[in-house]
Amino acid sequence: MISDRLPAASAGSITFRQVGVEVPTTSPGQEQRPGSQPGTVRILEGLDLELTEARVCVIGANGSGKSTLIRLLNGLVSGSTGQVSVHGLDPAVQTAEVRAQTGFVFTNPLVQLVMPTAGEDVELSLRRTHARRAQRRSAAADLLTEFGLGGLADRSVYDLSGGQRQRLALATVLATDPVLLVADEPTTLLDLAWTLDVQQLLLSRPGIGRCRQLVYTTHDLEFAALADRCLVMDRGRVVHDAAGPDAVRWYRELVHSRRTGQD
Ligand SMILES: Nc1ncnc2c1ncn2[C@@H]1O[C@H](COP(=O)(O)OP(=O)(O)OP(=O)(O)O)[C@@H](O)[C@H]1O
Repeated sequence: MISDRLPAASAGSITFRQVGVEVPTTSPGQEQRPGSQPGTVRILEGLDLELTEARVCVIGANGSGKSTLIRLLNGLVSGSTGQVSVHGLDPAVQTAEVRAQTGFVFTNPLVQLVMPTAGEDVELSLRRTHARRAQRRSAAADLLTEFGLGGLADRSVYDLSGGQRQRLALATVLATDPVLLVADEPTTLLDLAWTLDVQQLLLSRPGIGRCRQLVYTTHDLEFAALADRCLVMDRGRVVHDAAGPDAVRWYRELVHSRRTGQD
């Protein structure tokens, strides 16, 4: 198993050392932040963190850098400066190893649903843990039922509702039994009942199977408040770092003070 090869000292630890991300400027009017090289825009800077908590949340305004930060965790984005370590591995260099143990749930489920039908998508994810096709089919049916998708195994992913697709995307990622689960706004398309169910399911995940850590972004501040640790992002920086309830309170005050012109 991949987790057996992880260095014990760094198990369950994510570190960012002076990480910054710069991307080429795409339009003449794009905001040039102080310190950016000409022709580039800095979208993350000065990340210096050690994340050992089981449930870590990232909150902040649209465009503050949340998705970019979590994309560093599976090599979808690489730092222009500094170093990222995910459970002892460098995602920019050991990308395949990191992805083999990291489940990434995208905000847009269609980005990750690749098979023609819902059932086939879950079965594809079950290949690592279930060698035989019949086993995969049976496990996929169970998983679909758990996510309220029983009876939809033969349905095209394009003929599912937004919420059904989001639940399917989550089921396919959990089927891989990841060591690290990273989720980018995993409940945005869900109704209230499913939002609560999925929150509970995600938050209980560390400790189940191989999963050691959950890192998620959200605009749902009740969900954020449930995290062991919550980072508040603003303009590419972590501006507050605390337990969930404290971070949420701080963020509400920041937004309120900006709206009333006190900041
Ligand atoms: N490849 C890229 N090229 C240029 N700009 C980018 C690129 N990727 C992200 N950005 C910019 O970086 C900033 C941070 O984007 P990011 O998606 O991380 O924000 P976010 O906090 O997740 O926002 P949201 O809450 O809207 O999802 C935004 O201004 C975005 O336009």
